[in-house]
Amino acid sequence: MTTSERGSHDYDLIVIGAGAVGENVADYAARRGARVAIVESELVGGECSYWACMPSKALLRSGHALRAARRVAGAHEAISGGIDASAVLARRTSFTSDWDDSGQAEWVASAGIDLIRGRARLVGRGLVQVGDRTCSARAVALATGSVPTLPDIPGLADAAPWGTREATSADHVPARLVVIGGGVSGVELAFAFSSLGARVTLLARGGLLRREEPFVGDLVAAALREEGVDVRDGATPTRVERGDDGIVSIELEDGGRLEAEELLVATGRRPALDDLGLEDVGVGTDLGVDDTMLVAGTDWLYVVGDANGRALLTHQGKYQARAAGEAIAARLDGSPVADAPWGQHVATADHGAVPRVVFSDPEVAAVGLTEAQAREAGMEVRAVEHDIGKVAGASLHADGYTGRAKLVVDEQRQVVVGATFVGQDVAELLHAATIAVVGEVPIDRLWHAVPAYPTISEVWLRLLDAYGRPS
Ligand SMILES: Cc1cc2nc3c(=O)[nH]c(=O)nc-3n(C[C@H](O)[C@H](O)[C@H](O)COP(=O)(O)OP(=O)(O)OC[C@H]3O[C@@H](n4cnc5c(N)ncnc54)[C@H](O)[C@@H]3O)c2cc1C
Ligand SMILES: NC(=O)c1ccc[n+]([C@@H]2O[C@H](COP(=O)([O-])OP(=O)(O)OC[C@H]3O[C@@H](n4cnc5c(N)ncnc54)[C@H](O)[C@@H]3O)[C@@H](O)[C@H]2O)c1
Repeated sequence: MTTSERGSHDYDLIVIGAGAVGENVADYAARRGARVAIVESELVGGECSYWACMPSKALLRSGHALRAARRVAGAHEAISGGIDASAVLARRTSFTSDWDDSGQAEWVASAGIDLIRGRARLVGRGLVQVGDRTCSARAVALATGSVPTLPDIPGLADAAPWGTREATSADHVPARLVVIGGGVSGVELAFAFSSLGARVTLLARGGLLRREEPFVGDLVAAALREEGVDVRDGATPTRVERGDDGIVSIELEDGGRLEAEELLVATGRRPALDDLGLEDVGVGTDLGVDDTMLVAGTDWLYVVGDANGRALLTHQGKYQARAAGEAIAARLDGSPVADAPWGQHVATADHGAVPRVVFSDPEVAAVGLTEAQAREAGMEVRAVEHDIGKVAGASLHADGYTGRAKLVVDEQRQVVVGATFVGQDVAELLHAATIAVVGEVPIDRLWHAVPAYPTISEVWLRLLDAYGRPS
């Protein structure tokens, strides 16, 4: 970058939103020599650190550990008490640094990035307004995240329902909790609050975790029910009201009625693109990005992470951020941009190699395409399944281990395009599958990837057996 190019702008890059994704865009561009500012209206670290991944996993972990010990004879007998909910809430709070972002703000400064506090808005090409200050930059990246959607159910908004923020930052465990939404957040938080002692009812309009393989929802629903959660498939709330006594009542389409101290709405999220001035810069909110996260029709505006709606996951957003941060820096200093598939500056994996984990018990770990998605994409596939409980490593891991694994194989290329594991502690199995999918490792080579004995990973051998060895 020449001094004259830099000179007419306050910054090379302004990132709007300092969640995990915005921090990474800023960091990767700054490391390549760009002068970067990042704007944040709430807490540096964003949703994941304070109201999503970290606190929700902290709320879940103690219950998982307790159940894991109960499943092993010898350890089971040593457990004499139940869960200590206040200790779990305190541990959760420590993971959010008590909702104090000074540590993350210090990191921003140490990375040589200017932090601007306030709500940002685009007021022209490369012009960002925060309060009464307007800064200019050669490129702008929006990493503004996503916001929850609220279904249009009469009375719902007035009943002050919990969203995922209120649930993950709760300072007490309600005696009864009704959850609307059978997606990832609904399932995880139903597990968490049930483990903490709440009587939980989960209303799943279209079943649980419907975007995954069909056996996933069945196994998770069975486990939730065993945990004491009342899982209602196909239940649709028609009216909600919170009485003067604070109790929320929920009327259901089938004429039923539920009461609870709290109602959690977890019915999905949409990109946070409102009030950013996108219309004023001629883009609008219905925008598309290429694989470097550059907005179509522009050469200066990028949208990264939840805000672009490609994959609402921290790890995938950070992956996009690494690609985009380096692509922005390369374009600014006139270096070549490696934008061919799987190049340094593109997020190719977004299209068919996204790893996902649901931290329920059993865990759900999946990568790539489900069998149905692969067929919809026009692939000729063959899928194989195996009962994880029959693997020696699993039976040692927990008495009565139940779980299921599935591989989806592209018959033409003889490579794995999707893998799903359901079972206790399967999350750590996922990266092997991700490598197989991203690396397009041929099935005949996978036979040479030997899982250690006796580990749960030996399920790979059984899956390969079920598929048959290509001759
Ligand atoms: C309950 C829950 C649990 C989850 N658990 C996991 C998990 O275990 N693993 C996982 O991978 N993903 C998980 N996710 C998803 C994950 O939280 C998101 O994918 C991730 O936070 C997206 O990061 P981001 O940086 O794109 O957005 P965010 O983290 O939302 O950050 C956006 C930031 O932009 C700021 N901002 C917005 N507009 C402006 C503006 N105009 N001016 C200035 N600042 C602005 C916001 O204040 C915010 O800090 C979970 C989500 C939820 C709801
Ligand atoms: N472990 C993780 O990685 C993790 C955990 C939580 C959330 N997340 C991310 O956050 C995103 C948002 O999570 P989420 O669970 O809110 O969304 P989701 O899209 O995963 O699930 C929303 C659920 O709500 C249901 N629903 C929608 N409208 C409804 C209505 N009117 N009435 C009843 N049910 C309705 C849907 O059928 C779906 O089952 C997810 O896409 C996921 O990527 C990730």
